[in-house]
Amino acid sequence: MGLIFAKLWNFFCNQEHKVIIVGLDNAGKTTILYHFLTNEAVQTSPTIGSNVEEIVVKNTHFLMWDIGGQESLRSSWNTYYSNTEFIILVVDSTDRERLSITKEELYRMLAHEDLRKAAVLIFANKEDIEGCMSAADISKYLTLSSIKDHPWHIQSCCALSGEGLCEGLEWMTCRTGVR
Ligand SMILES: Nc1nc2c(ncn2[C@@H]2O[C@H](COP(=O)(O)OP(=O)(O)OP(=O)(O)O)[C@@H](O)[C@H]2O)c(=O)[nH]1
Ligand SMILES: [Mg+2]
Repeated sequence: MGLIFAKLWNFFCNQEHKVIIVGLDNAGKTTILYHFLTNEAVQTSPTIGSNVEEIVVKNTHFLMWDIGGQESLRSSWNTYYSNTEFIILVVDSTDRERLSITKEELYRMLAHEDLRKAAVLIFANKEDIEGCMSAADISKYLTLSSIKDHPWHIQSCCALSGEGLCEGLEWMTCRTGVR
């Protein structure tokens, strides 16, 4: 009985949900991770390897892996995939030229066996920059509505001001309850 209670307690209260934060270099992944942690915009430099931090939202514990997005690092993203519950895909909304590469990376991830059960949050970042693509434009280009085998949500944000970040986390927190 005690063991069952302990397992239920662990499941509902203390379970850590693994998250990977991916996207092309310069998208704003590290800025987002540290905004979650400190509620401020921090100075970043390109990530070589990864950063990992625990983010707690209303008793929900997320272990977030922010993975470097430079081209030479993308082939090793898959070493982070096992036990991932959430993928946060960060898109630089001003980077029209490389949206096709983001699309390729997204569908490569979704086809990976280890990410079969993962839900996907797409952050359309840098929405503060004039002339950027809207979340709707990005959603259309990435053909998100065709994704039927993974829950997904797109959220526009600005990692510098923090606008939109809480809404994204809120979606993730709600999803932990339906898994
Ligand atoms: N204007 C604006 N700049 C941003 C925003 N988010 C991030 N940046 C800037 O974009 C640059 C890259 O941000 P990073 O967070 O280091 O990008 P990254 O995705 O971690 O890049 P890699 O580690 O190389 O994969 C930095 O100069 C950030 O200050 C945003 O919402 N608006
Ligand atoms: Mg980084």
